[in-house]
Amino acid sequence: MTQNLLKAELHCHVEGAAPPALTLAQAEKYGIDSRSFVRNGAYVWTDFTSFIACYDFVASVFRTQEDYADLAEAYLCELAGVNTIYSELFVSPDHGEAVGLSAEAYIEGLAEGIARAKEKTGIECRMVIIGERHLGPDNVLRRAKWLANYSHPLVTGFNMAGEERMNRVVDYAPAFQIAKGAGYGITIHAGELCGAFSVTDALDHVAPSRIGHGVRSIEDADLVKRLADLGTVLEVCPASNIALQVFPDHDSHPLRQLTDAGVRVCINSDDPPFFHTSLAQDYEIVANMGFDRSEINAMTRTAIEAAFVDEATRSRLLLRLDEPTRQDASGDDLVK
Ligand SMILES: Nc1ncnc2[nH]cnc12
Ligand SMILES: [Zn+2]
Repeated sequence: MTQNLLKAELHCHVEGAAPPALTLAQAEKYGIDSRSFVRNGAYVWTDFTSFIACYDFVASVFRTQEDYADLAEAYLCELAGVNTIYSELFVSPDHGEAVGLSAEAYIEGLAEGIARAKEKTGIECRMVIIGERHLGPDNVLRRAKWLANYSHPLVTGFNMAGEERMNRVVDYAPAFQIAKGAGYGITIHAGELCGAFSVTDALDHVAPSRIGHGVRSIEDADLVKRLADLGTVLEVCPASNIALQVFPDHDSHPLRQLTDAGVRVCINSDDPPFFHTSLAQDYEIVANMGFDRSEINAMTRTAIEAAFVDEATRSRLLLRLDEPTRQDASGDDLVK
């Protein structure tokens, strides 16, 4: 039902988009033993802690600018192949630095891949810098200070991911203040591993325009109303939420309750091969939850409205969403 819809994604971690086959090829190239983390063509993890360990391993087999260029190009071309017109990639220079790649080289490599994908498919992409929460407040602050002194036209936002159960949001507030003061769009992972209080913390201490996941806001009716009143956009990642057991199954996922309460949401894949999903699959999951095409198109529109892009680019992307419906040879709608 959603195959032909235009799509947009605001929440995908670039290393988390590496397919196991690519990780294996990279590991072999560098003589790295991958057997603890890739088995039978799938990533090996059982809970959030082992997921992060596996993620870090995957990141460690991308070692050069060219490796990162190829990774970004491959993922964006895949997205464009399912009618995605806009992507925001979460990128963590800490992972580059862990293998000896400077933050600047890491970004330049990704930017090269983004440029190649745009040239081939027209897909628009921006990068959001991640501070890793489990590396501690000092490290996230260091990353924000680096960002405030850095400038790249494709780097437009700041975010914090990682182990949400470590520390409280207020401990990281100075980092967000710096990134916000430097003009970056702000989003933050909250309400995924921790309950509604973590989203309240985020609103109180960071006041982001978007929240990564945020789905456990459903535990607090006042908070849900606050999100709706503020217009804060939740970057919802349905397959990720089920895989990480935030909710036991799709039926218990609160997406419908959130939208019924007026909360703005968009659809995302987070770390697709880790969760045996893809952006196309997450769109299908949302359709299977009972959302119709116009509701799903509204979520795509919300993504573009909340994207960290300049206004000219946003207007152009919104115009594409508004183009009259085109049809393919079988008479099926091609874009809406
Ligand atoms: N789903 C997720 N939550 C927190 N940190 C992450 N890093 C990569 N994926 C993540
Ligand atoms: Zn995420």
